[in-house]
Formats: sequence, structure tokens, C-alpha cells
Amino acid sequence: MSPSSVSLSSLGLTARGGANPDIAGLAVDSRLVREGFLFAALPGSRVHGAEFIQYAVRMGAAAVLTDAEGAVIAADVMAEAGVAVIVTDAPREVLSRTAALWFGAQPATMVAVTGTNGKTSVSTFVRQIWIEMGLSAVNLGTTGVEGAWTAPLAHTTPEPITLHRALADAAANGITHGAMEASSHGLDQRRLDGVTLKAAGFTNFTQDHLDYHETFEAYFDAKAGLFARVLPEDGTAVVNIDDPKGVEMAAIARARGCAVITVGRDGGDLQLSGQRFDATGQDLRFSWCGKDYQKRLELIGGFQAENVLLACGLVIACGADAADVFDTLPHLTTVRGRMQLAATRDNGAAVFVDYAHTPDAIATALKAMRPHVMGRLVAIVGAGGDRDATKRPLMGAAAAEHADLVIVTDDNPRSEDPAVIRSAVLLGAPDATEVGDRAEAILRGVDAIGPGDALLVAGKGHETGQTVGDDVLPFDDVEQASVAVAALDGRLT
Ligand SMILES: CC(=O)N[C@H]1[C@@H](OP(=O)(O)OP(=O)(O)OC[C@H]2O[C@@H](n3ccc(=O)[nH]c3=O)[C@H](O)[C@@H]2O)O[C@H](CO)[C@@H](O)[C@@H]1O[C@H](C)C(=O)N[C@@H](C)C(=O)N[C@H](CCC(=O)O)C(=O)O
Ligand SMILES: Nc1ncnc2c1ncn2[C@@H]1O[C@H](COP(=O)(O)OP(=O)(O)OP(=O)(O)O)[C@@H](O)[C@H]1O
Ligand SMILES: N[C@H](CCC[C@H](N)C(=O)O)C(=O)O
Ligand SMILES: [Mg+2]
Repeated sequence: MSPSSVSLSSLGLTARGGANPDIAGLAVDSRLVREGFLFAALPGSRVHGAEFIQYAVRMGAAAVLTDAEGAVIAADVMAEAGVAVIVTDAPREVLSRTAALWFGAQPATMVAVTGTNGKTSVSTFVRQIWIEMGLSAVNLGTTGVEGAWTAPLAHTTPEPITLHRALADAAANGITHGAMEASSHGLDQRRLDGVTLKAAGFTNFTQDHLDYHETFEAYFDAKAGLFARVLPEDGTAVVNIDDPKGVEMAAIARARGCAVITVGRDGGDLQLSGQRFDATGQDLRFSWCGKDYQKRLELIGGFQAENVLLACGLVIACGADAADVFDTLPHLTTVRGRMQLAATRDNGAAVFVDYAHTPDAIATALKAMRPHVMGRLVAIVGAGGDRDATKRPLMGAAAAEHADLVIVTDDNPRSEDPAVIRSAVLLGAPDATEVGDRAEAILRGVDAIGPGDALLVAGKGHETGQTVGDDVLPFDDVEQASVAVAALDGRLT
């Protein structure tokens, strides 16, 4: 739990001129500053936080943490107000470490997972394995804080004050184990640099978020920060080496003296050697330290086995006995909105909801369904507004290549014109049917599936809203799928 107030120096901060006021709280947004707070005035994409120092001072800020540019922008205001000023060329990193010290406790065993796809899945499986082993655990990320203790989160990797408040609350509630997602934005903005990790995981690297990072190199460098900087030298990197970028991540971690556990189909310390699929799941064969194992997984999709084995590697890296870890596999359950069976038609055709929102995830999800499906595969896809626009035609193309029938619809158009987004997706899927209204698209998709067929509703997964402009309209793919099935099978009263 955070203290009521501590001196600036006990938070490891040195102010210009040696001022050392008591600090009563931390804020990154001037509107949240209260009497005695430290205000972190960070450079932003739209504006420099230093523009709000005057406001923060009026709210009672006792200290300001900023960079050289911020110090220049607000020099007069700060001199006149007499606040303590800390200037650093790494204000985000310093804020993370300060937040860790301010909130104090975090679960003693923490792991973080990065990669384009699979972060939520792997961190959820890590948490499920720990709980199956009798430990008190949570996962933190896109789906909020879940597990032995729950709380909502607005971001996949929250900014450091929110993150460390959540970790301290978890620790205060007796949580000893935590698995978190490290998004590329979060890593780039040093949001998790104050978290003490035992292990870090890497899933895969494909296209996403180029609107923010601009180049693949910058996107890779952001993710590599988990292994090059955040993971301590006595920590363990657990990497998927089927992805060439995983081999690079392993080399980055090894060069710093970190231990490395490799996971893969083609080789690796933890190697997946066989998979047999059926209607409700799959049987896995794999090896660890020269010993073979065979386990049942009640999960749909070949890639989920990769996620599960990466999760096993992370739990083993934290000190668990491997055989105990593998014994939990038959008890793992679907991650919310990830290859989730949402409804089944009277004719046996199944509707799955999945969070695939990148070209690679759409291809992976559809390919993963094939071995479980005898008939045709129908896909419903759409792309988000105010997000990487270059991925749109590629998402359409991935659906067209791997499904037998494609319906293009809306997925959080946000501030953009939904018709423009759909036409970009349709460039990659010219034969697709365009149905803007997502509920109608789901109804049409459900109507199209006969015996042995399956429908994949991609893009929204666990989400419960459709963001149009600034409004979030209630919308849940799982619920809509059930409604559509009930309506078409005459089960609505
Ligand atoms: C693109 C991005 O990451 N933006 C982050 C960034 O905001 P920004 O650069 O746009 O900030 P700005 O509006 O220019 O303002 C600059 C500074 O002034 C401050 N300010 C602003 C207004 C005011 O009145 N007072 C004030 O103090 C702001 O708090 C900010 O620190 O710095 C802010 C403070 O640190 C973050 O909250 C904000 O995350 C926003 C909320 C966001 O939506 N981020 C998304 C894109 C994100 O991080 N997503 C990933 C997705 C992961 C995935 O899909 O894999 C995630 O981890 O969730
Ligand atoms: N190992 C994997 N390889 C390829 N695709 C995957 C893998 N795991 C999950 N996916 C696909 O990516 C989608 C998102 O999965 P998940 O939510 O676990 O990823 P994430 O990395 O947390 O995404 P986000 O960036 O939104 O936080 C899934 O619904 C599935 O379609
Ligand atoms: N965390 C991802 C989720 C995308 C999900 C999809 N439904 C969309 O809105 O694009 C993002 O914000 O880019
Ligand atoms: Mg996620």
C-alpha cells in the first residue's frame, strides 16, 4: 500500500537546488494532481505535459518531474511557484521506478509476455497453471486483472502509476504470482520498467501498430526492450524459436547473461513434436529435458499449443517442477474471446469468436480451425478505425485466402468513416460480401453455415462495445452469435 507521504529523496529523486518536499501522491495528468503531488510532465504525441505545469501547480503540485524540453517550456512558472524540479533525459523510466517505490509491494513472482499475437493468451494460461498448482495468481492485460483477484484496466500495459497501484493492490490481497502483457507501446514508453521480473516471454513478431512505431525495425526494437532492458540479468527469457525474431530475442537476452528457455516445433528445450485434433480439442506430444510427455488440451487451434507451452516455460522458469506444470494442461480453459465456441446451430455448425485483429492472426485463426472443421469455413472480418491502416487490405487478403466465404463488416470505426475502412479491407478480399452493420453480418454468417461448417467472427473477442465516433455502443460478438443462432433455429420465443 502507498504511504500517506514520503520525502522526495526517499523516492530516489534529486531536485535541482536540493529541495526535498514531502510527496503525497503521483500523477501523469495535471487534472489528477492534488495537494503535495509529484506531477510527471511527459512529452506527448500531441502536446508536451509541461504545458500543464501551471495548472498542476495551481492544484497543489509540490514537485515536477520532466525532461530538458519541459524544463525550458515551464521555466518561469516553476521558478515563480517554487516547486521542486527534477529534470532527466528519461522521465518515463524515472516515473516507472518512482511509481514502483511509491506503491511499494508487487507480487513476488512476476513475468511479462511480449509479441504481436498471443500475449493475453499466454499470460492467462500462466495464471491458470499457477492457480491449478494451488498458488494465488493474477494476469494483467487487455482483459483487465483476472484470476484470484479481478479489476478492470483501460490498457494492455497501463501507465506506471495505474500499473503499480494494481500490482500493490494485488499484493495486498495476498497475490504472490502475476503474469502481465508487455505491449509495444508500453515497452516503448517504459511503462513496466519498475516491475521486477523473474521471467519474460516472446510469442511472435508480425505486422501491427505501424501507425505508432512507423517501421518494423522500431516496432521490433520496442519489443526487444523487454529482453535488452526490463528483464534483470538473473532472469530467464522464454522464447518461441519457430519465429526468426525469437532467435534474435534469445540472443539479446543471452548476451546480457540471462538464462534462456527455447520453445518450438522444430527444436527447443521444450519441443512440440505432435498434435492430433478432434471436435473439442487436441492431444499433444512434447519433450522437456529429454523426456517425452503426452497431454490432453481442451482448446481449439494448433497455435494454442504454442501459447500453452510458452506459458509452461515461463512457470518452469519461475522455479516450478516441470512434471507438476504439465499435469495442469488438461484443466486449462478457453481464454475469453480467443477461439471461443460461442454457439452451435441445430445442424451442428459451430460459431467461434476470436480476437484476431492482425493479418497474421486472421490467417492463423482460420488455419487453426481447419483440422477441427469438416465443411466450409466462413469468416467475418473488419478493421479498427484510428489504427494501422496498412494492415486493412492484408487482413482482407488473409481472410480471402483461408476462408471459403468472407463477410466484411465494421469493427470500432472510431473517428473514421466505416465505409472507407471496409473498402480498404475489401481491396484484399474483392469477392467478399460487404455488410456494415455487425449484428446483421453475424446473422448472415450464421445463416450461411450448414452441417459440418463453421463460422469465425474475428476482431472483437472479449470486447463488449462498438466504438463509433466517441460513443461506445453495447456490442458483444458472443451474445450476438447466440441471438443469431436462436433466431435462425427458431428458438426465440
Ligand atoms: C499513443 C499513446 O500511447 N499515447 C499515450 C501518451 O499520450 P499522448 O502522447 O498522446 O499524450 P498527449 O495527449 O500528447 O499529452 C502529453 C502529456 O500531457 C498530459 N496532459 C494532457 C492533458 C492535460 O490536460 N493535462 C496533462 O497533464 C498527458 O497525460 C500526457 O502525459 O502518453 C499518455 C500518458 O503517458 C498515455 O496515457 C497515452 O496512452 C493512450 C491513452 C493510449 O491510448 N495508448 C494506446 C495506443 C496504447 O498504449 N495501447 C496499447 C495497445 C496494445 C496492443 O494492442 O497490443 C496498450 O498497451 O494498451
Ligand atoms: N501464438 C499465436 N500465433 C499466432 N496468432 C495467435 C497466437 N495466439 C493468439 N493468436 C491470435 O491472435 C489473437 C489475439 O490473441 P491474444 O489476445 O492472446 O493476443 P495479444 O497479443 O494479447 O493481442 P493484443 O495486442 O490485442 O493485446 C487471437 O484471437 C488469435 O487469433
Ligand atoms: N489493442 C488493439 C485491439 C484491436 C481490436 C480491434 N477490435 C480494433 O478495434 O481494432 C488495438 O487497440 O489496436
Ligand atoms: Mg492482449
